Amino acid sequence: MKFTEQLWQDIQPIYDSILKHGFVAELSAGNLPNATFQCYIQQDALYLADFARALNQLAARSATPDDMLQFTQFAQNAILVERVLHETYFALYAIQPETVKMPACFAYTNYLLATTALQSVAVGAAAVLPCFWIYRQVGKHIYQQASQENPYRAWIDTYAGDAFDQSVTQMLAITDQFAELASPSEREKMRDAFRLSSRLEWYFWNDAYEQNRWLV
Ligand SMILES: Cc1ncc(C[n+]2csc(CCO)c2C)c(N)n1
Repeated sequence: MKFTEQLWQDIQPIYDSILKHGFVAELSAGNLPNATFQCYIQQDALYLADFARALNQLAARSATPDDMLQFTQFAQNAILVERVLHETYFALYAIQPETVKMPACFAYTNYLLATTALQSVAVGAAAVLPCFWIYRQVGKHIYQQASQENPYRAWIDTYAGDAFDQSVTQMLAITDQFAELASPSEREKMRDAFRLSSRLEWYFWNDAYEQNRWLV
C-alpha cells in the first residue's frame, strides 16, 4: 500500500465528518446562506496568503531543484488560481476584506507556518497535503450532486477541475517520495501532521458555518 493510501485511511472518519458537515452539505445543495459563504471567503483569503508562504518555505528548504520548482509552482498557483476564484465572489457579493483571523484560520495558518519552518520538509509536505487532497475529494463529491444553477458553481468547478486534479496528483507523488526516504519515526510524524491538518480543515468550515468568534 502506498504511504498516501495509508494517510487517507487514517483520516477516513474525519473526511466522513467533513462530507456530513452542514457547510459542505448546504454548499452542495446550493442553499448555504450567503453570509456564511462570505465569511468563509474572507477567512480563506487570509488563509491563502499564509498557505503560499508555507509552500515557499518548503521551496526554500528543498534539497533538490525539482522539489524547489514544484513547491514554488504550488505557491504561485495558490495565489493565482485561487485569486481568480476569490475575486469572482468578492465582486459578486461586494465582500469586504477581513483582517482578523477566526480561531480555526488562526490555528491552521500558524500550524502550517510553524511546521513548514521547523519540521523536516517531508513533515511539512504532509501538513500541506490535506489542503490539496481534501479539496479535490470534496470538490468531486459535490460536483456529482450540484446543479448548474448552484450559486457556488465557480467554487465547485475549480476544485473538481482537471488542472487542480493534476496538481493534487503531483503533490501526492512528492509525498510518497519523501515517505520512501523517511525513517519510521519521521513517517509517524508525517501521519500526525496529515491528520492534524485534516482536522483543521473541518474546523475551518465549522468556524464559518457557526460564525465562530473569539469569546474573550
Ligand atoms: C481552508 C482551505 N483549505 C484548502 C483550500 C484549497 N487550496 C488552497 S491553496 C491550494 C493549492 C493551490 O491552488 C488549495 C488546493 C482552501 N482554499 N482553503
